[in-house]
Amino acid sequence: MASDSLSVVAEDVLKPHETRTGDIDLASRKEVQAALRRYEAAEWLRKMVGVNGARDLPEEPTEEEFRLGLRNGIVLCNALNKVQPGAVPKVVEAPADSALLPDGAALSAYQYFENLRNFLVSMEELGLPTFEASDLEGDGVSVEQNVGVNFSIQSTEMTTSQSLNMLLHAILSDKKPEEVPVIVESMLSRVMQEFERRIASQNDQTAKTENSFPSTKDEDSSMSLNDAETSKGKLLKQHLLFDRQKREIQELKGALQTTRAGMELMRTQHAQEFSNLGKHMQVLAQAASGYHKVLEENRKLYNQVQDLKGNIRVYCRVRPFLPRQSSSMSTVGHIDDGNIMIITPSKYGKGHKSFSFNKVFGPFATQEEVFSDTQPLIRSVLDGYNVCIFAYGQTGAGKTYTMSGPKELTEESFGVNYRALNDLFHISNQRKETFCYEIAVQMIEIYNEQVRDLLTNDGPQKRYPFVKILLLLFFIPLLVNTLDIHNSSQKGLAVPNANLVPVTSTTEVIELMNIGQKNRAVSATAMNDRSSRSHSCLTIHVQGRDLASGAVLRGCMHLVDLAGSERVNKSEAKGDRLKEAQHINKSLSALGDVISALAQKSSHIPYRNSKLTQLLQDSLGGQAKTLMFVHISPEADAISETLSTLKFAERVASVELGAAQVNKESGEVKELRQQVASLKAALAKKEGEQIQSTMSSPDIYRLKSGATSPAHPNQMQMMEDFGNIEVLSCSAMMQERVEIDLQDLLRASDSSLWPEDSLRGWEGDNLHMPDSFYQGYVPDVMRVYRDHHRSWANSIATDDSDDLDFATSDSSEQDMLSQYNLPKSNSNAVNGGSKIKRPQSGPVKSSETRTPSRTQMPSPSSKLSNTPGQTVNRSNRQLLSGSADGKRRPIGKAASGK
Ligand SMILES: Nc1ncnc2c1ncn2[C@@H]1O[C@H](COP(=O)(O)OP(=O)(O)OP(=O)(O)O)[C@@H](O)[C@H]1O
Repeated sequence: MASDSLSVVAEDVLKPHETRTGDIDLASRKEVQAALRRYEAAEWLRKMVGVNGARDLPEEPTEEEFRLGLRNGIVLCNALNKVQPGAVPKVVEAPADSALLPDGAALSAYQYFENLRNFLVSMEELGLPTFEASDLEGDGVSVEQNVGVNFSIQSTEMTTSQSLNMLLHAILSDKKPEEVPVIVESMLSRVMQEFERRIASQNDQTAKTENSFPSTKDEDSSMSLNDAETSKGKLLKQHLLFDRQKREIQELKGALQTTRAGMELMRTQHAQEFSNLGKHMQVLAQAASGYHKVLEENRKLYNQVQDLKGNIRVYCRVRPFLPRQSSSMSTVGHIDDGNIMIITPSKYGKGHKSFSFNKVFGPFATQEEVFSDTQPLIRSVLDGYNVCIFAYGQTGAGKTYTMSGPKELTEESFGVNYRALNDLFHISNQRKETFCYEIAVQMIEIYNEQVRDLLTNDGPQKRYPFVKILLLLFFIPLLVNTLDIHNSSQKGLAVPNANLVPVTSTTEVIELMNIGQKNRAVSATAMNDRSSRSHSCLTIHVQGRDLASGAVLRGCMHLVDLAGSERVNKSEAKGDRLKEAQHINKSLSALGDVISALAQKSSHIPYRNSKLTQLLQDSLGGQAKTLMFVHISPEADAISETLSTLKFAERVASVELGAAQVNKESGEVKELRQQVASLKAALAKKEGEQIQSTMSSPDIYRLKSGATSPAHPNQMQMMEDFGNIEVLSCSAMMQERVEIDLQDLLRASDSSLWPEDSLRGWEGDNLHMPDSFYQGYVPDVMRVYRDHHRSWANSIATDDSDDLDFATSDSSEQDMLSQYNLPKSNSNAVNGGSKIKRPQSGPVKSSETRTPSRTQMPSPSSKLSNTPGQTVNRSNRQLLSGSADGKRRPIGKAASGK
């Protein structure tokens, strides 16, 4: 940098010199130039060091002194000191008389180099752009040459600038020695000018810096260092920040890409899910449309499973020891799900006996646990099946506890009855979108072989003659209703003519059952403080209408709490208690006979031997799903009863029944039936008119050809069911005839003219009127009806049991009949047929199991219209009750509202 400046200066110095030499004589021109430069340099130096040609001041050097001072470097040092006072601390001054000294030349050279060196060092210290001594070497050399002093400065700091050196050499090479000082002077003069300019500009810079940072010099430098560091740090930080941000941007870009890809994936997945959802929706829509089908299927399957389990299921329950017996030893050795092992005394054979049932509940089983296994049956009722649950066992073994609960009822101790109804309401409510259910209950007891309505608190009816008149008044509807037997959904399960109360909630049912329990015959015996002296039966009628198809399902459930068998010597029964016990035992023995016959697949099943077996006929005969709770007491002194009870229960468990039948009537069939009925009713009316005017009683046979039509829709129903137009025709006409002869019948209502036998056979079956009744009091038309009716009734009964005439039944049955005043002659054709088949031609056979006991019971649908307040028809109850003296009364059908 310095060398460049110097070379420029040198060139500038030389330029005018060279131009002039181009025109004129080089020598003279050089001389002129040298003189000029000398003059200019002298001027400048003079200005710098204050040389005045006139020598105004004594200290100002003269021209000669100046020239000398320039030569020995004093001028340069002084010039620098002038710019920066004290910058060159040491200046080697020439002695005043040096010019006179013989070694003046040597001293001048020494001075020159010494001062020049000091000058350069100071320049460097000041931080000014410097040139090195060697830059002026030419001058030195020339001076040396000029003065004859061979002196060179060898210094590491003063290295030769090759270019400047060369330049100087080039400049000075053609110069005469005497010209060199002039050139040097000129050059130095330019150099000094350059110094001056630079120093000035540097001063300006410094001043500016000082102004902007008013601080000390040291502070400035440290600050500038700090600033530099700070800015460097800042720069570094910015760099790092930038790098980081760059990285972050990259990462963000990556994340964005990933998110985009994720979004894309999600969009695809969503699209997929939407399409899947759409498909699912379609499937659901299809499923919804087929909901009814599925429901139907489900019901079928469910009931098939139930059927597979067997229709009579037997559950055994062991009563715990009562508080007063807590120290006793239990006869129950071991219970394992469906097995129970009884520890037996030696007189009963080996040390223990085992029995198997569908389930065995130990003494600590809760009411809820016991009920849980019966729940499926409750559902079946709502599906249109008939169900019977009955409790059997020795007195005091816990039957009432299981069915109703203890005396002090709590929600936990509610028995099967309450829970079953509660479940019924619950399930019907669950199905309310698809089915509309109506539920009604009846509660009766069989006390001393009389049927009593427990919901009315009326005891056995007194026997008054007008009962018979009322009976006759009901005769016509009974006959008509008889024809509806086989259309009935209840098929013998319904309780005869008891008060049927519609219910809509469990609370209502609880109230009713409490009334029923209060009315039930209960007495204290030695075996039980509150021994039930009757068989009680709570019957629940359910009618469900399928809201979509209009089909009607009718189900019915008997919940029977039997009176307990007892050994009269143990129960110490006397008087009324004894009589009750005898009735109880007899009816239970009749039940045992029926079970035995069923278990042996006997052709004859003696249902008619007791009211109880008549009631349970269809529950035991295959029309219903039946569950028996068999109860045993754990006490040792009850071991004999326990063993006989368990044996009986095993027999019951072995009874195989056919599949239960669903009671369903489709809406379409119902509609068609009504249409046919109304058409035929119109026809019958027309024909009836003709017949009335022309017919005499023997002519009735002409009607067998089917020329007439029934007058009542129920007759039409029967016709639909059995296709027997002859019977229908007869019945229509018979009805009219009966009306005509009603006066005669009323005349015959005197009790003396009303033989007991004429009423026999009415219990449980209105179809089978005794011959004496027909012969004595009913006109010919009635006999005709009877004959036809029997023929029809026989033709529809095809059970195996039907094949055997009641007259051939065994002796025990005979005994039973005589005991219950049941004339053998009348018993033919009297019994509920458990299976209904289409009419068949062929020989007439009578059977106990022929007539469905539907005749004893109005259809639930007709009864459901009753309001709870007007639930009892006294006349009807008279019909259902037997007499206190054990003589039989007709059990007709209560007014059904038809
Ligand atoms: N599982 C049981 N847990 C607690 N106590 C019970 C249980 N079973 C029955 N009992 C009690 O035993 C006694 C007799 O029960 P319960 O009256 O139900 O017998 P029962 O078989 O109906 O008798 P009966 O045939 O004489 O009417 C009652 O005090 C009853 O509370």
